[in-house]
Amino acid sequence: MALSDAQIEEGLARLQDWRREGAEPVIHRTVRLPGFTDAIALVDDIAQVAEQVDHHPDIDIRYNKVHLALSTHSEGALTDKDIGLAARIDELVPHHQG
Ligand SMILES: C[C@H](O)[C@H](O)[C@H]1CNC2=NC(N)=NC(=O)C2=N1
Repeated sequence: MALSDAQIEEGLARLQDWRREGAEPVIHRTVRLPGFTDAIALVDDIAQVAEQVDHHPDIDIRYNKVHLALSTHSEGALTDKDIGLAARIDELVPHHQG
């Protein structure tokens, strides 16, 4: 179910560096890693979690930076699935930052 703006703000406050830009129902985080293989390893971990929860981020890898975008495409909205997956990703990131 679509979250209200207030629920989204509450969710973002509990997350690490995730932002919503403009009116789009998308939250973003860019993670900087030591190098390219660390970026790939993080994305591999994220892929495992995404499959577990059947919710999949848009991912852009640029050398040592991973840009992640979360939205619930089926609803055209942000939902608990986005906040929940963002929290899972936040737990994975420190394991790859060297
Ligand atoms: C059938 C399957 O549950 C859907 O296609 C899921 C898969 N992963 C998804 N991921 C995201 N981010 N949004 C969706 O709406 C979505 N739908």
